[in-house]
Amino acid sequence: MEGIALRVRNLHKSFGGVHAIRDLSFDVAPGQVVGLIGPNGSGKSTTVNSLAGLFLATSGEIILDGVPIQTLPEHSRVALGLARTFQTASVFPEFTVRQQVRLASIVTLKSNPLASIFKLSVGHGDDAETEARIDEILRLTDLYQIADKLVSTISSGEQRFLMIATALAANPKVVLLDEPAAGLISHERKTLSEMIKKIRRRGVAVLVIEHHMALIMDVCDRIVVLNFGSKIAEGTPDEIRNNPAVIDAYLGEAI
Ligand SMILES: Nc1ncnc2c1ncn2[C@@H]1O[C@H](COP(=O)(O)OP(=O)(O)OP(=O)(O)O)[C@@H](O)[C@H]1O
Repeated sequence: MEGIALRVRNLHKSFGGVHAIRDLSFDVAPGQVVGLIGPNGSGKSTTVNSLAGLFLATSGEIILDGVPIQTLPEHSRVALGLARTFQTASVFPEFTVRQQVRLASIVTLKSNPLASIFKLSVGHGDDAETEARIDEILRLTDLYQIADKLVSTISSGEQRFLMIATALAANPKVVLLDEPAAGLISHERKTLSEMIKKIRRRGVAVLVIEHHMALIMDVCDRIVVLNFGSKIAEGTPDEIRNNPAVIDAYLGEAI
């Protein structure tokens, strides 16, 4: 178990008669970036949603830093160190960038996020240590220069980076990035690559779902490939790029 931030064992998720994930196992170590790729409908979102606790897996184990979490609700998984981003940017438009990151960092200090949201105002938690950590996250996510702008006025690319900053504010051991490059233009994708590498250098384990293959090949240490809910390959970017089954199922159309 030592050295594994996230261990997924024999995960299975059915929706009625649809087996969205079948017998999926993989590990992510601290400071490692693992990519999860596959064609549309192959089970990537279902995997992330099962890991994050949006719904419960049908069977299998999810072990976060040694702790089984597969039966826990979403907020308990966040409190234990699992944070995620969503495919669509979800932001508080009336907040500044800094306020949104601050709120996320305060809320995750509490075990019940809903109770925390209603009890805390945005101005709380402004001790020097919290502010220093927020500054660090804003720098890491390339948002420091626009920290005082209203979220409603920043670009869609900046909003996506804010989603990553919000996830990092939870101080996670594992972060799940759900299509972080969607809608980004070329120079923003380059910034995103650098951001993911910086997150890895901080010792966080990263699982990234992405259709943008250049980004995946650039940032990942290992890649897990799904097809029809099953893992068909796992390996380094070079191994995956040259795997005939992966080329046949996915990469033939993706690159
Ligand atoms: N809530 C649901 N109810 C019924 N079936 C579902 C549900 N969510 C997903 N599925 C099915 O599970 C399978 C996997 O879907 P999933 O969205 O996880 O794939 P994906 O790899 O994320 O696809 P995409 O790349 O298009 O986002 C598909 O057959 C999908 O139709």
